[in-house]
Amino acid sequence: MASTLSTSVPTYEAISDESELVALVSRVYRVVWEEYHTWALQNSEDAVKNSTRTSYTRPPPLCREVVAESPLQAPELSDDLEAFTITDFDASGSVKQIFEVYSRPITVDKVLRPYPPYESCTPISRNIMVGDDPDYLPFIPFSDDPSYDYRYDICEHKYFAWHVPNADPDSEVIAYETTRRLVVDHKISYEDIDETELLPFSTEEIRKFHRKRDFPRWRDTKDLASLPRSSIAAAQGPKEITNYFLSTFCSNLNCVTGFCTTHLETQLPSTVPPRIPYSKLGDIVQEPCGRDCFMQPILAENSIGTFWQPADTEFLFSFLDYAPDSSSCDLAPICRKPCREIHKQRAKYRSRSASSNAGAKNGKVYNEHSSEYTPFVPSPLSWAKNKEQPHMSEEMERLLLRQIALRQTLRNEQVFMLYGQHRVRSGGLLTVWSTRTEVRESKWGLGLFMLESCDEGDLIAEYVGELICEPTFDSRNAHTNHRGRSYVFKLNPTFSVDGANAGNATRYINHSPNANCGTTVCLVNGEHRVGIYAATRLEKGDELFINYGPKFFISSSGSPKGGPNLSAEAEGTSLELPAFVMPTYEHASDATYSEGSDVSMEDGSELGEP
Ligand SMILES: C[S@@+](CC[C@H](N)C(=O)[O-])C[C@H]1O[C@@H](n2cnc3c(N)ncnc32)[C@H](O)[C@@H]1O
Repeated sequence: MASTLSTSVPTYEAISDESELVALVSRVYRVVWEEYHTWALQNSEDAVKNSTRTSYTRPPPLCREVVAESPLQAPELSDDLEAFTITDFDASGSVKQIFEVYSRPITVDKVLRPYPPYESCTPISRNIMVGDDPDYLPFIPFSDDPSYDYRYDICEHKYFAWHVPNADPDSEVIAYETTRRLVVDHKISYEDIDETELLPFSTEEIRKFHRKRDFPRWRDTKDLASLPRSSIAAAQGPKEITNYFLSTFCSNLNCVTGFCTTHLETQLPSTVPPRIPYSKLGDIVQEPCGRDCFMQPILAENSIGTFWQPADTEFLFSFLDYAPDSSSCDLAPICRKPCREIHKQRAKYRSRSASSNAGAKNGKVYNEHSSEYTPFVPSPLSWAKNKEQPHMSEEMERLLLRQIALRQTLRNEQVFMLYGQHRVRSGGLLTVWSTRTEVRESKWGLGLFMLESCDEGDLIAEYVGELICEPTFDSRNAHTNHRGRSYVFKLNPTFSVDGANAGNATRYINHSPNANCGTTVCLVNGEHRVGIYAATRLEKGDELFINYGPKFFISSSGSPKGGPNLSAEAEGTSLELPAFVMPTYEHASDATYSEGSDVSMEDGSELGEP
């Protein structure tokens, strides 16, 4: 049995006898189980008791004076008056008074049409990875609409959601408290608890529960130590520790959130070779970070060094594997070492990389004399602003603008990045800036309208939804056809973005062959995202239109059924392919730039004439 040591977790006691360990875990589990259920029973009884009214006092009857003051009292009787009888009861329920109120009938000139039933969707700000819908049917779709034949859905699924045994939320509370007691009070390691296989979850899952949900306050937690955050053993190196955290936090730069549900296959960032030679590291420092900066001359008074443990060196080196071009000034506070020493140590890293090829991508190691190094330009902001710069290569311009964008993103400002003719407006790495719009009725059901003006090429918003695979796209077809509205954007032969169940306001953009917006699929940090751009200047109040592509509406054999206000004549008529695509867009790879750029895009020029 493992006896794991860590600075962040208690010292675990090794229980050599396995049956002793099993007995301990089951004993603690049983005690917690009983304590919790005793509390739960009492808590439920109290809740029922508190919600029962012990005595009932009848509220006072309607105030008679108000009625007496009514201007309609004792009117001049005429034919157009209607009379209502009001009976006033006293507290015991006997009739106190009966009187009449008169009212003139109200004539409504315009009949208000009830708004047709309309399904909303879960608002999301980024795509959700669904892949395929589950094998179970969560509910009967359109159950209040007898014209929908839900047998189709029953055939498409293997069983109903209510056939799946529900996870008991109480068991999470009990498992958490059992683990807490075993680790904190009995000093048992997570690995040992897992080995017994007595708890319904692994300790890794159990540790996540508390971050995912609130537990009922079933005991006084004031003086109780909570579960140690991590079981990473000190014996493991900094690389393992880094990888552990990187696997918990999504490493996709569009995301960087814990327990991400979009990028299901978390990829550890790959190590990269340095681009900046050691001798040129001074280029990236605009001013020395302090007295101990490697840029400062060595003074006798600060020549005493710190002691470097092997773990310190290892930590620095593993950091350099991922970010080899970081400045020594930036690394100093991270490694908690003087900048000058960091700089000296990275010379060792350089020679280690050169000899072992460690950290090199495609077996390439930086060669100080190769042409791969593009000198870094200090203060890129002022440099880029200087339009006179005669020799700014395209690559250089791209790098500079990216640098500016990243800096400004940190300052939370709006940023324009120029990529050839394309202009991408971004309010940050994580959220995409969008123009202000509103959803309201249009000729084709609801539509999206501008609340402010914008220029041609401006990003209006990102089209978001559930990322679904082809079979799910097919199985959702019956719903799409019945609803008469499709919210699917076909990304490539494998994936589509479906905004029917989850999405944002862009799902309301209608079709027109003379579209005033274009769509562009961007490959952003390895993820396809759909940007909607103005194809012409748009004014406040303009409705936005996309050209759904030639396959969306075909021939003239009836109109798409259902949907509000679809009695209006459709541009095309029957719905053959319920997904809209860029007219000439064939494959995702067509829509992306070459490798290396983290934001790439397709030329939006195939859009319909504005
Ligand atoms: C992405 S939704 C657009 C929002 C939709 N109008 C609504 O109310 O939710 C696409 C659906 O809108 C309708 N639609 C959009 N443009 C149309 C057009 N030009 N002619 C007929 N129907 C259109 C079709 O039902 C289509 O499947």
